[in-house]
Amino acid sequence: MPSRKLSGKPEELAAFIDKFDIFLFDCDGVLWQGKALLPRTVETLAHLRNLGKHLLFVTNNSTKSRATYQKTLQDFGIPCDVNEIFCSAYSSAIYISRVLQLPRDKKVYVIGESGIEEELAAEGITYIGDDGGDITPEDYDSFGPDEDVGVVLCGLDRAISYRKLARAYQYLRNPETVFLATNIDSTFPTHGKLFPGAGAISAPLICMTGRTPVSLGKPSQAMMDAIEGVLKFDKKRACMVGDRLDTDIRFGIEGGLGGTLAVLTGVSTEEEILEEGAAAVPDVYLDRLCDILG
Ligand SMILES: O=C(O)[C@H](O)[C@H](O)COP(=O)(O)O
Ligand SMILES: [Mg+2]
Repeated sequence: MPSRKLSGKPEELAAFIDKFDIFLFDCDGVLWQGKALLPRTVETLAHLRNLGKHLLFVTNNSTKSRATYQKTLQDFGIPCDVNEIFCSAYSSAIYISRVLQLPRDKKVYVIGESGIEEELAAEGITYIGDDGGDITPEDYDSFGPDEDVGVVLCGLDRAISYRKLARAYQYLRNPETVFLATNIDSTFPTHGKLFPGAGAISAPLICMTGRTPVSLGKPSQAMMDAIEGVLKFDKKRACMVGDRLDTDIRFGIEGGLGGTLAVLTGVSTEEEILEEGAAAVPDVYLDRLCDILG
């Protein structure tokens, strides 16, 4: 069934909204781009809350923790509870502690930012990183496999370096060391353009090792497991709202949600939504989230 653009008719928009009790919102490219809110985001979310709808924020961006996202949302004028927020740093920490059950004497080598470190710490997981400085002659001698490193976890790292990758590669030469990615989005939408995404950070490690990481962000249902570990909801009365077909919309479809809504303010384009063989086909789409206000 091809996707269709929701019309601006108030009755059609109201009928669409009435089909759901809960909306799962992707963040980058839906609510904001970088530090800039997209038009009427606050008004749109307030409108849905006033209609009694529950809102969840479900982001693949691992640079911030849930707590930091809560402050970000509140600073944007979007009141929320931390238990309404799910990020790939959180789904990764939950996976490592409760699914993988990494022994407490093992540690995680992190390529990424503070969001990952904070969520690992919250789950009591020991981690190490790398300051990202220039690789030194001593490094060439000292870097090597380390049996205490049970996991290499890679996410968006805007200070990536040769040294960080070199260290991760040495750890991953041990086949016992688990290779995880918070998410593998190829690009990151910000400032109206696309920049390297988390997938571009883990790609060199895939190239070097020939290993593919288990990704814990959308479309992986590890993110849905993390959500359902916090709250149960009627999936058939839930709608996923996203800007990326291969993450958000696929996540909603494969998660068995009642509906999917794509918006064109992030990564995916109208052409990609309508083309044969689209990565995933949203039920409906809009130019901007706020167009749901009519
Ligand atoms: O590269 C990334 O990590 C992603 O582009 C980014 O974080 C996506 O975040 P989301 O759209 O899921 O909020
Ligand atoms: Mg997005």
